[in-house]
Amino acid sequence: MELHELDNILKTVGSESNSVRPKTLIKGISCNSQDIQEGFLFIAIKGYQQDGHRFISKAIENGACGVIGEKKITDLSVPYFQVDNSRNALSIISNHFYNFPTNGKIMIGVTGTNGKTSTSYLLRQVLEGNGFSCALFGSNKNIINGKSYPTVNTTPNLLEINRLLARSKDDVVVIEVSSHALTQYRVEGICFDYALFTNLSQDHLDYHGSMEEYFLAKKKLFEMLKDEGKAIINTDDLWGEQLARQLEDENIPTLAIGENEKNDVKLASYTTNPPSLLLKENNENISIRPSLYGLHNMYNIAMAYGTAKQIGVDTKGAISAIQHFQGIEGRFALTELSNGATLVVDYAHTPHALINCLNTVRENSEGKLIHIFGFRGDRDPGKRRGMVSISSEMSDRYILTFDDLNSVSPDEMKNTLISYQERYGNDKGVVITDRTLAIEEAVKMAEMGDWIVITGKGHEKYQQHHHYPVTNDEEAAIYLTKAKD
Ligand SMILES: CC(=O)N[C@H]1[C@@H](OP(=O)(O)OP(=O)(O)OC[C@H]2O[C@@H](n3ccc(=O)[nH]c3=O)[C@H](O)[C@@H]2O)O[C@H](CO)[C@@H](O)[C@@H]1O[C@H](C)C(=O)N[C@@H](C)C(=O)N[C@H](CCC(=O)O)C(=O)O
Ligand SMILES: Nc1ncnc2c1ncn2[C@@H]1O[C@H](COP(=O)(O)OP(=O)(O)OP(=O)(O)O)[C@@H](O)[C@H]1O
Repeated sequence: MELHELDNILKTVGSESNSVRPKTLIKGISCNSQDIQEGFLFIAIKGYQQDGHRFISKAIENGACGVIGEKKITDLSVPYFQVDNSRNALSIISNHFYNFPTNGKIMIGVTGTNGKTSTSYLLRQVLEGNGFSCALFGSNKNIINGKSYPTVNTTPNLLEINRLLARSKDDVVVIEVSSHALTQYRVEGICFDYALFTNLSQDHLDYHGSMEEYFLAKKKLFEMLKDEGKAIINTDDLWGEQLARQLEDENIPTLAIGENEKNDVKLASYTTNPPSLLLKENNENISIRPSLYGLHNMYNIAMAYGTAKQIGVDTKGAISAIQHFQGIEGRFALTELSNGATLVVDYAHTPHALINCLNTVRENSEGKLIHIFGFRGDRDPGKRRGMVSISSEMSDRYILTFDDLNSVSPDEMKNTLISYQERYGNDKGVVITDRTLAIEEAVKMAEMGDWIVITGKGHEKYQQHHHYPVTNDEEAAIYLTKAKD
């Protein structure tokens, strides 16, 4: 792509430019001045922490052959294009630069507060097990051509997605689409074949302001469906039901998933321990014996099943792949500890996810439930009260501890934990700020048949330095149980 072509490309997003542009080949694109090399295009973004326009001179120093930004700038030594929205421009340009790598692939977006990762991995397993190769972009990692790449965000920006997809030979691409991504144009320009809605509950209100705004952000995904595209919606969720009604008014085809008879894929019954699920589709009974626990996972299975069937997987092939699915790192991951207790490490970090996680434990156990959790620094404080109330009600003992602190100081988070415990907790709970010491305490309390449930971080590595030399929750629990033996 050459610099002068940007005039045409950027017309769609509203642009002005200040100089004549030579036929310069663009060798790469970045919105980070530190990644700019000779012949790259720099896109300046006014971010949440920093203003990319401040780094324009650094980008030019590093070799930028042109710059895109939102501010009026007249005195640059390289061509400058002023656009209404740099994030949108980044997406549009990256599609052209990488020659529209989503073309010819079946594009699937999965959104919702909880269950994006679980549903996406289930769906990938069903597709891969039935002859489709499947790329995946999500919070754990990105996968193309069966190879994994690390990620920072749940949804990378389109430059990153396209960079990987340009090399992908996969038939299908599943993207976990966060509400942040939808408001930040990170998937702008993708035309989706299927858009999935798992559920909506309280999270990220520090960012979106209200549940209505959060819902409207999620709804954007369904505005990005192709004309012949289809929405796949959990209608048992109140927001999902509302979305399905709105899409019906807008004549957008929908596959409805839920317990009610009127759904296209009906969750007819579910039993625990061992888990079994009966789905009904077109009056056909579909009996599945998954290795996953919990009603929430039955919804994830139904969503993945319904989507795979739309793509052309047959019922038998879908059931078999679901039954072989062994779960995902850090999502209700079970370990039998040497003291006879069961450890659950789960990524639940919303009140809704906590209810599901603790309920699933209750359905499967009569022993004591000892719960360890904390609050992530800098993340939606509005959900903390609900999390403490749920744990104090549903567990036998709970320990409030540090999660990732991010920019919050240890003293500030300690005071926060103490104050939430005093205001919304009860005498089942204590505060032990060091996460490994909290796990040690839980191990001391636990007896044969009890369950230690550690939520919030899942498989993620600790950011904080803790008392014991371990890197994540599972390692900590195993290490401390052995130490006690
Ligand atoms: C608050 C937020 O959403 N931030 C996201 C946003 O960052 P930003 O553009 O505002 O970045 P910034 O740090 O202010 O910098 C502004 C610009 O200056 C540039 N810069 C900066 C320094 C420099 O030396 N040179 C330079 O050019 C930066 O490259 C950037 O382009 O855009 C970036 C690129 O897409 C994201 O990586 C980044 O996610 C951060 C890491 C983050 O933590 N985001 C969370 C809130 C988030 O998005 N979470 C959702 C999942 C939520 C969920 O469902 O659980 C997600 O999709 O990950
Ligand atoms: N369908 C669901 N409904 C409610 N809770 C769920 C559902 N699926 C999973 N959960 C809970 O939410 C946690 C996170 O699950 P998952 O990673 O699949 O969601 P996610 O939407 O990808 O979250 P994130 O974007 O934060 O990674 C799980 O560990 C589980 O406790």
